[in-house]
Amino acid sequence: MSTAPLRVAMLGCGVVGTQVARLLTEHAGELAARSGRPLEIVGIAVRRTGRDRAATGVAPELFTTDAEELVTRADIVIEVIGGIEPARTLILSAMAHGASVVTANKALLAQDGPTLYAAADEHAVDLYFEAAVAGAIPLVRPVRESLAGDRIKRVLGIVNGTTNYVLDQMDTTGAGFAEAVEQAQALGYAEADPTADVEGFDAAAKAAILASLAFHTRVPASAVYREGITDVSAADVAAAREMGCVVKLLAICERTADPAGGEGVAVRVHPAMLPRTHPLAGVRGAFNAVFVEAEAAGELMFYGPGAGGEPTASAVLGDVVSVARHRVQGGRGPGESSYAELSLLPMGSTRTRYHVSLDVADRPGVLAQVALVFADHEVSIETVRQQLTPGEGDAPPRAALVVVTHQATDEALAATVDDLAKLDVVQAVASVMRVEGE
Ligand SMILES: NC(=O)c1ccc[n+]([C@@H]2O[C@H](COP(=O)([O-])OP(=O)(O)OC[C@H]3O[C@@H](n4cnc5c(N)ncnc54)[C@H](O)[C@@H]3O)[C@@H](O)[C@H]2O)c1
Ligand SMILES: N[C@@H](CCO)C(=O)O
Ligand code: NA
Repeated sequence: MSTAPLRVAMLGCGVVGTQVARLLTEHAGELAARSGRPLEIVGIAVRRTGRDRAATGVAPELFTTDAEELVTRADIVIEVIGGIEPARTLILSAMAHGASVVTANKALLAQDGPTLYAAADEHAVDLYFEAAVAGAIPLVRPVRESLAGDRIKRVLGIVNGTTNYVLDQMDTTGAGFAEAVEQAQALGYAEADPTADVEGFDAAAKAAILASLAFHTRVPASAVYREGITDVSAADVAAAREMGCVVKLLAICERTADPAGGEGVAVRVHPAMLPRTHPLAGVRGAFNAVFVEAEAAGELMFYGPGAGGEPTASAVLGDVVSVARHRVQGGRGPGESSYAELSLLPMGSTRTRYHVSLDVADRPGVLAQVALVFADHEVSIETVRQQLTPGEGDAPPRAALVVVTHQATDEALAATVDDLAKLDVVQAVASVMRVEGE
């Protein structure tokens, strides 16, 4: 058996890449022992050479701006550039030249995963991506391999650290959204442009990947219902607190009945109220946690650091050792599994509970009118609470009516809210938020 080193090429040397290179260098002996052959970095593609990259421990002459050439001479390519292009073209070229690929790129996998899987099959190489979902937390491998013999019913979790940090700050300090984002940026949790995180794109990409693996069905990011946290106000967080809840940005992937009597898949990312007693409510700061419910296994919970250079590098290196072992011993890791082809259900048919807060006039008959609108749409009310706030100056007192519903479809709830807004006695629909976790 050959003892020649396996050639490892890296694409990108940013937050994650720097730590991958450092750990590959510092732990070279152990990684060689675990892989069966030494792993030799043959090049790291960067946008600009000449910068101080001493933190990687990699010789300066190994940095190159010619990524296209680099991927033609490697056994393993690690892609940590991010984004769609040039990552996609480079991965496809690497595979065409016979390299197995390890990537952390959730955006690309969620948009074009099937193309990458097909190329991996065509060229008989591996495609591994543990770091793409929930950073260091082992989640892709458990869902793709450990639970391959079970039937997953639901995946529910917090898969974005930035938004969890922001919502946690809002809950613990009473800060508004903008203030909490500024704090997150100052501490390096949120990027200068936080759009991908706060608008839920990052979580939606991860949800798409998890749902595809869990339900053996292609779920592109475009099929994920997505609402970010930009409209979550300090008042929403306070209202949640009054109900004994916290607000979390949840990713929910469910196997449910489809209208034709078969099975479908519903995948959504949105802020939701969660009882403080729920295990996910205790996930603080930038941590991630994901529940997986499977028929035979029951409930499993995965918890840990979902981001950060070093934790994410841990997941990348685990994949590198796996694909290296295949190179040494033969065999391949799992390919795409999309045989189930379950239908992708629209958000309108999803059933959950809702917290609806209305500013209403304080006079006889208001509650009855409001209750009638819910009844008209067959949305059943679980609790109603009225709170009176004295008006300022000569203004009349304001009444806030807080309605929590039993489970209803999103469609029925949306129609209810539309009709509530048309009532004379309703001055404003102050907020609508889903309630999960029961
Ligand atoms: N940072 C995290 O916590 C984290 C966690 C999980 C997954 N990821 C994923 O890991 C990947 C990398 O993330 P990051 O945080 O290290 O990003 P980053 O922006 O710090 O690093 C990306 C690097 O790639 C370089 N780059 C861009 N285009 C290039 C090109 N054509 N050739 C060579 N280099 C190029 C950039 O200059 C940058 O240094 C992304 O897919 C991201 O989604 C990151
Ligand atoms: N931006 C992501 C980390 C990378 O997945 C987060 O905040 O969780
Ligand atoms: Na992971």
